Amino acid sequence: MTNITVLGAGAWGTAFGQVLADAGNDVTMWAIEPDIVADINENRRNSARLPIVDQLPERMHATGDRAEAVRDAEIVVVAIAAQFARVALEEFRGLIPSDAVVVSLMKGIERSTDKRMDEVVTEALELPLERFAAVSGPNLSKEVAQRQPAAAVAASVSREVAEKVAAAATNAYFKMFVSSDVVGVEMCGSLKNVTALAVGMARGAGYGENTAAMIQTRGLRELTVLGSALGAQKETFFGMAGVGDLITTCGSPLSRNYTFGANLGKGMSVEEATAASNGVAEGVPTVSAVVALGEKYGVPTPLASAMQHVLEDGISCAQMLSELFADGDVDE
Ligand SMILES: NC(=O)C1=CN([C@@H]2O[C@H](COP(=O)(O)OP(=O)(O)OC[C@H]3O[C@@H](n4cnc5c(N)ncnc54)[C@H](OP(=O)(O)O)[C@@H]3O)[C@@H](O)[C@H]2O)C=CC1
Ligand SMILES: O=C(CO)COP(=O)(O)O
Repeated sequence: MTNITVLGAGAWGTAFGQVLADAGNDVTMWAIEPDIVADINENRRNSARLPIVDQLPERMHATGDRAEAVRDAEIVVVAIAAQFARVALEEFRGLIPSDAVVVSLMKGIERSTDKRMDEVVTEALELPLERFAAVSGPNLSKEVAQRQPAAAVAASVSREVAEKVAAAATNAYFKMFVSSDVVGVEMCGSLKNVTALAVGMARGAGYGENTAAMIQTRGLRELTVLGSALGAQKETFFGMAGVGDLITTCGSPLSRNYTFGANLGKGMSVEEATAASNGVAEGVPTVSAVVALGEKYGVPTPLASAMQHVLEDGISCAQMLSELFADGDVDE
């Protein structure tokens, strides 16, 4: 049994908290909103963010007090919307025990700095990279919350830390693999959201399997080429965080990114799709960060560029697809 604190009681933070509690750990949820804290403690529910769960495990409780939340934590899990992670985590600097491991569940790139979440978390908390792990995989929160079998990967430069996180998060229905490729896992989690926006848009516009498969394949290529340029290992792209999450996110209306794209494809504006979104669609702010990273590393990012034109200039799905067609002839 491990004392684990989850920062952020959103849909995934709460579903992952349940995974951890089901694995036999004592789980403290930290939430900024008093109503969510009270709902978890008094009703064993998070009706605002994860209404599908009727009764959260007894081993989960919540607090809004930062120091109390992390005081006894052996593992601290961060599940905050990526664009707000830095500002939220800076408040925890100096509060987290010096031997605790910090895990990021977040899938996004910080827009103002073009930094991955491993960089944001370690900078904001002044944490050595050896105490950090990135967790990612095909994990739609509603399915995990229903205890459907699923898997993810924990990546850390320290094998001991990756194994500690994997052991703490593995239970009868959830399996956590390990990896040493933090950059690869981070890039997969962030870029698959951009692809899901585009696939969702094509679906919303009425296109079928061929179009979806084409976008998904080009998206996989883009994340592989850009990730490799940043130092990721190629094998990671074919694992849980890569192909696994791409299949899930690009194939399900349970994905906020897919749904956001689908709403654009049906004719909604970005503002309307944002208002309709049930939780954060990380791909939206991540698009421009991916384009910027591509420019920085000299790697073309045609899919992210086309989606940037969708989000910023309002081009149609047909125009987005013709931009993809215009990008090169090589399929290797
Ligand atoms: N949902 C899913 O299926 C999965 C999500 N992820 C990733 O996990 C991360 C969180 O996703 P998810 O929980 O689903 O998102 P939600 O939109 O459900 O929740 C976002 C969380 O971020 C918190 N938050 C936002 N701004 C701040 C802030 N300034 N200070 C403190 N907390 C803040 C929210 O708090 P509040 O509730 O008070 O607004 C909430 O707890 C994302 O990066 C996502 O990509 C990864 C795998 C699966
Ligand atoms: O990351 C996810 C599935 O693995 C969740 O996707 P969304 O953030 O698009 O809902």
